[in-house]
Amino acid sequence: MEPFERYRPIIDDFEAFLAACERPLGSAVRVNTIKATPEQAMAALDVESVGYEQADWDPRVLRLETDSPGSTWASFHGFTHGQEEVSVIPPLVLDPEPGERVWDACAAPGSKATQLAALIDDRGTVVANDNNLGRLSALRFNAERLGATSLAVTNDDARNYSLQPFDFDEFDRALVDVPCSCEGTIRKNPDALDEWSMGHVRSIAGIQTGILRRAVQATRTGGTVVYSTCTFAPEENEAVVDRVLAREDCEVVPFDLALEHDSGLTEWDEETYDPSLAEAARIYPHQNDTGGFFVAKLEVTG
Ligand SMILES: C[S@@+](CC[C@H](N)C(=O)[O-])C[C@H]1O[C@@H](n2cnc3c(N)ncnc32)[C@H](O)[C@@H]1O
Repeated sequence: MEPFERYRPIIDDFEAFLAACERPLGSAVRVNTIKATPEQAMAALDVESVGYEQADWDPRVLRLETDSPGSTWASFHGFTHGQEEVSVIPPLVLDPEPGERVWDACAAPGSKATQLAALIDDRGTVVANDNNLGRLSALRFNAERLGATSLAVTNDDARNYSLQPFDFDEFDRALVDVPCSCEGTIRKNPDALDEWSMGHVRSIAGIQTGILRRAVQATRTGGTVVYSTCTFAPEENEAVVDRVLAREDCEVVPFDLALEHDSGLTEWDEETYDPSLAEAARIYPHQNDTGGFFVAKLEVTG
């Protein structure tokens, strides 16, 4: 937990934060509305005698009383998808509509890409890209199991992504769920911090900036881009968005979030960020008994 000490000044109840980080995370699933309603998914779990509790902030999120949410009949048949509760948030903030073209820049293994397909009622196009071919196999498997037919899969570095193969040259929306130092996954993966170093945080921030810049460029004027990480490091969160605001035509916009959260930071380590970064959300494990996440919503202005 040593890397977390530097967050003491920015987290209100820091001891509760540390204690939550040490507790294992319970299982959660997202109901795949392409194949089932929440009621149908719950009925399937009832048949198998798998206990669950519906999240109070979204009826499509179920907290499960099993350590293997992927081994249920409901999961095999694509009624549910094992997905961490906070990981459901970025696609909801992106809020795509049926018929739209949506880019998922870093999509594997496809939890959010298949959620995006469900949010557009599987009508439109979700281009699910990842630079890791092996992880794309898992995405393809998930897309098939969940019946997401609106997905197109590409295998490129998102930083210099080309839309040339498509018959359109801009997306309506883009999700930028970047690789990160994964600090917020410590409850699911106690080894998450083993490889942590400030050098890694700084180098991955460069990759994140490149991917977010490309997403803004590839999205139409008036379109929406959501940037998310599962880490607390401001260098990978507010600092990345701040750098992109200075270089690309976009602005941070507010969004509603029913879960308890903190505002984004506007200063850190002697740096100041654009005041609009306060509209971003930092979700800490002790606030809702979940993992950690950072989410910012951008509107493309030119
Ligand atoms: C946080 S994970 C994405 C999780 C995914 N959005 C989901 O919900 O299932 C980050 C992904 O970014 C991919 N990645 C890393 N560098 C990339 C790059 N330069 N371009 C595209 N994808 C990249 C990794 O292979 C990894 O699958």
